[in-house]
Amino acid sequence: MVEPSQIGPSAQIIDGKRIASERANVLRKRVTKFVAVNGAPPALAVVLVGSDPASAIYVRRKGEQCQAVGIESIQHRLPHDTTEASLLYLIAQLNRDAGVHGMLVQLPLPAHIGADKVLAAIDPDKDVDGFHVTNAGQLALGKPRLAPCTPLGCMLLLRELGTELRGKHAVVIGRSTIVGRPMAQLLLIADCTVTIAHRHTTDLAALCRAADIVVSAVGIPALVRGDWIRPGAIVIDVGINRVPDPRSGTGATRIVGDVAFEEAVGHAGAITPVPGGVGPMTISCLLENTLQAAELIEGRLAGTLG
Ligand SMILES: Nc1nc(=O)c2c([nH]1)NC[C@@H]1CN(c3ccc(C(=O)N[C@@H](CCC(=O)O)C(=O)O)cc3)C=[N+]21
Repeated sequence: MVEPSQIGPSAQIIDGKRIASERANVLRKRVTKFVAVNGAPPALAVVLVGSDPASAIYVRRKGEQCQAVGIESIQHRLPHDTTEASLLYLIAQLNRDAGVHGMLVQLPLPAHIGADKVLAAIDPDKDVDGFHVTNAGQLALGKPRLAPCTPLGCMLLLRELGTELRGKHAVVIGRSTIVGRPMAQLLLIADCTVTIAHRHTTDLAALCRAADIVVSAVGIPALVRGDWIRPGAIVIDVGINRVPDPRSGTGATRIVGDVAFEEAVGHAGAITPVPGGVGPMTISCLLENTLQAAELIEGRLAGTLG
């Protein structure tokens, strides 16, 4: 709960890293059970095209987190000049592979590959990113199957606070298909009143000041200022922005969110840090989606065998 005493000078810092590691302990037990029943672990295939350094780091981290809970991680690293056709061929193989329960193609893809076409080729039952039109459609109908990991992670952080979500006004900044839109859908399912803001929104500051919950997912450092935050509001910062680190003086960089944290922490009731907030929860939800996909697939196979 966000207690009144926590409102004001210093918000509760929502420790996504700790929450994700607690969830990893629970997931590990579920994976052990899955292995006992099915004789093999859930398996996640991650496809990386090209050598974008940030993507390479994320993919490595996903592999490590899979290992930590006992999920098998299969990584396909393809050269930057991979054709769309050969990527589609790999996806078709992974769709058919009964040993693969979940798959994702790391975004962004090189410009010569059509991301929409690639995402559409993934078996919706193995689409652990939740980006396939079928899964996006299910979510938009209010009946989510596999939903995108970052918005799921944000919902878990909100639930962790214990605050009643029903009737709260949530302002989501950003309308991307991977965060903003699915975030708004999940908040709606949780009975929030939801406003989606974007680059054409007039007076974003005033809109945010009316919000009980602000979720920012745009990728602009310090877009959301402290005085945009209503006293006691909950702030979820999805932004991951690499900026020069003024403290280093050596050209080193650091990661910041979309929210001017030092300002907002004096207004919010609770706020996520960057790093250590939403990011670790995204991977946690990827693991959860993979286990869920594996349980569904293996459950169905068991069903067909009587
Ligand atoms: N198909 C696809 N699915 C994705 O889920 C996907 C993607 N493509 N492309 C890129 C984004 C980005 N993303 C992150 C995951 C974890 C952290 C994370 O763990 N961040 C840590 C560390 C941040 C750091 O130091 O780099 C934190 O915020 O504490 C960040 C970002 C998944 N993405």
